Parts: sequence; C-alpha cells; structure tokens
Amino acid sequence: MTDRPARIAIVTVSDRAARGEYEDKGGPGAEAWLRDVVTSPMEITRVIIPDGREGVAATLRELVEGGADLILVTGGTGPAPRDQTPEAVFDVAEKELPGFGEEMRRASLAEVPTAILSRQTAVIRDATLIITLPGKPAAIATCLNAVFAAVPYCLDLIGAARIETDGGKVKAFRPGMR
Ligand SMILES: Nc1ncnc2c1ncn2[C@@H]1O[C@H](COP(=O)(O)OP(=O)(O)OP(=O)(O)O)[C@@H](O)[C@H]1O
Ligand SMILES: Nc1nc2c(c(=O)[nH]1)N[C@H]1C(S)=C(S)[C@@H](COP(=O)(O)O)O[C@H]1N2
Repeated sequence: MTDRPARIAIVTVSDRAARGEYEDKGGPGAEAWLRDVVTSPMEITRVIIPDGREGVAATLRELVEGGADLILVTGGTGPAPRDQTPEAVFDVAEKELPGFGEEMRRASLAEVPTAILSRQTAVIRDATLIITLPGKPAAIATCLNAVFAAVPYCLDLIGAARIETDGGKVKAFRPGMR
C-alpha cells in the first residue's frame, strides 16, 4: 500500500466510439462516478480503443507497465463476435476475482434481464486491479455501486495506492478497521 495519488485508467472499448461515430459516454460516466465517490487524490487518464482481443490486451499491458493502480474497462463484454474484452483481460491476468462479475451481474439483473449476457469480471496483474464493465453507459453506476466497497482493500492487498471514499456514497470496507 502506498500513499500517493491513485493512478486510474478508464478504457472505453467500442468500435463506433473509437471511429467517432458516436460520442463516448461510458468513459466520462466512469470518471464522473469516481470523482463523486473517491475522496483521495487521483490521476485519471482516459482512452478510447476499438474492440479486439490483441489491441485491448496491448493497451492493458501498457497501462499496467505505466503503473496504473486501477483500470476500468467499459465495453466488449457481451457475446457478439467483436466482443473480446474478457479474452483480452484473461490474456493479461495473473489472478481472477470472479466475485466482481457475479455481483455486478446480480445488481444489473435487477434492472435488465439481458445483464446475463455480460461476461464482465475483474483480474489482477502485478499491482493493478482491472475491472470490466458493460458498454452501456447506464450500467456503469449500477456495477460500480455494487462492488466498489471492496476495491480500496483489494488495492491495499496488492500493494497499489491507498484510496478513500465518501462513506455516504460507498463505504469502503477494510476488515479489522472501523
Ligand atoms: N462508450 C459508449 N458511449 C455511448 N454509448 C455507448 C457506448 N458503448 C455502448 N453504447 C451504447 O450502447 C449500445 C449497445 O452497446 P454495445 O456494447 O452493444 O455497443 P456496440 O454496438 O457493441 O458498440 P460498438 O459497435 O461501437 O463496439 C450501443 O449501440 C450504444 O448506443
Ligand atoms: N446494468 C446493466 N448491465 C448490462 C446492460 C445494461 O443495460 N445495464 N446491458 C447488457 C447487455 S444488453 C449486454 S449485450 C452486455 C454486454 O455489453 P457490452 O458488450 O457492451 O460489454 O451487458 C449487459 N449488462
């Protein structure tokens, strides 16, 4: 655990947003959610890349090597042929944390039955936690609200930056601490 600004990367994976055919709403949505909930210093970077296993994996490797503490990836988790974000994430993963996907889908299923189509998950590579989210901008808050209480302690455990949250919005849980 280190006390310095958390380096957080937000990666939008979308063929059409990367081509400029529509405005990316997922990346800005994820950044707004973090700025609302996380109270400790953060350096946030955002990138928009097309779908595709190799490109997504290469971007993730680069961000991990650049020292990211947390990477949020939005899009490409579904069953369509170009949806290959989970494959890319597993290509770079050292450990999977399947509970993240289970809980995000559970929360999303209360909103839409098609939430079951998302293969979203979370993994660790080096000292970076990578969480995947569906591409639908509306899914971002649902999914982050469902799992974020466990994120600060996970970052502690992997030796990433320490983050604090606004307890009125998301109460970070650190076992053994109040
Ligand atoms: N990053 C985003 N910003 C804004 N809207 C998005 C974004 N990602 C997805 N959407 C919206 O959600 C809908 C369904 O999401 P889905 O992930 O299936 O996108 P998609 O059709 O696969 O996108 P693409 O073809 O660009 O990869 C899209 O048609 C789009 O309206
Ligand atoms: N909360 C929430 N989760 C959701 C959705 C949604 O609208 N809200 N859309 C679902 C749909 S329709 C799909 S196809 C999958 C995968 O989306 P992705 O390929 O954009 O990642 O996410 C699912 N999860």
